[in-house]
Amino acid sequence: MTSSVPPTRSADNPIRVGVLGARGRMGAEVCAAVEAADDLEVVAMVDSGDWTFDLADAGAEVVVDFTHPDVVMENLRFCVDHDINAVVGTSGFDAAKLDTVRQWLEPKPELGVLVAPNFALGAVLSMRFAQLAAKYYDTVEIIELHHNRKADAPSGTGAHTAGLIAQARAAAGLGVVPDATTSELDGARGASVDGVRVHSVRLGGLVAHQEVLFGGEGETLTIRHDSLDRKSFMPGVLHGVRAILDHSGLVVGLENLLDL
Ligand SMILES: NC(=O)C1=CN([C@@H]2O[C@H](COP(=O)(O)OP(=O)(O)OC[C@H]3O[C@@H](n4cnc5c(N)ncnc54)[C@H](OP(=O)(O)O)[C@@H]3O)[C@@H](O)[C@H]2O)C=CC1
Ligand SMILES: O=C(O)C1=N[C@H](C(=O)O)C[C@H](O)C1
Repeated sequence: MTSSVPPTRSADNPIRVGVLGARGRMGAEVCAAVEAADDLEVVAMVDSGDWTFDLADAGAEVVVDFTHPDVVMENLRFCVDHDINAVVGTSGFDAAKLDTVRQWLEPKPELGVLVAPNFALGAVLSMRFAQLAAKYYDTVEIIELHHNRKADAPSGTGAHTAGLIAQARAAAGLGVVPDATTSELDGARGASVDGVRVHSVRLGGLVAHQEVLFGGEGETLTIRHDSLDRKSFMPGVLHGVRAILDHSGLVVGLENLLDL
């Protein structure tokens, strides 16, 4: 990804980054990517059981959080209380949690928090494409496929995509997605997220994948994205770290920091 944020900092004065979940699959990758960037430096690596006050003591300007849906709100509260900007990849955000973060940020106009369901450029683009296609098709379903160590289902990306499609359908005056099923085994039709069915596959060997399937008269459209390596998320994470310093308040979705 080419950054639309011109580097404002240099190796002499790098952006000081703290990483939460630093020993996890994503956190370890983030530490390596930040260390490899000339204009960024890791000043704190924090994982479960470590003391979070390291972040404030280390003078972190931006915290990157890839932890767990159950702890991310507590981490964000800490960051806001200590005037640290945040770039959050951890999943599990619903409208209520996002509203809470907005409220925390109200008295802190100088602070920015980015919550991004997916940092991979292709995933961001595929969500945009799905948003564009939504009004043209009566029926739509999402299949998200991930590694079997993932804590949550559906994925944050799947839920976010469903929300974007639902908004586009509503704006176009489309009603509920037609479905004639009258008899089903529990779970057979997936979870309904904002009226869109999301099916979650968990399989060893996978990283992160998603298909959005649209169906109309005599045709289907499938929009598929595959993250084959966690490196796919890194350009987006670094872009978010650089860009959030120039933003205030809550930004939901990397697309809002890109020129899409
Ligand atoms: N937005 C995006 O583009 C992406 C988002 N994700 C999301 O990121 C999150 C993490 O994923 P992944 O790296 O695979 O998960 P991992 O389980 O590999 O890593 C999470 C790490 O966070 C640690 N941790 C737990 N609680 C805390 C805490 N309170 N403070 C600091 N560290 C803590 C865990 O420690 P322990 O194991 O000891 O509990 C673990 O080391 C998930 O929600 C996932 O869905 C993942 C990929 C891309
Ligand atoms: O847990 C993961 O791996 C991922 N989580 C995010 C999600 O829940 O959408 C992003 C990506 O799909 C990988």
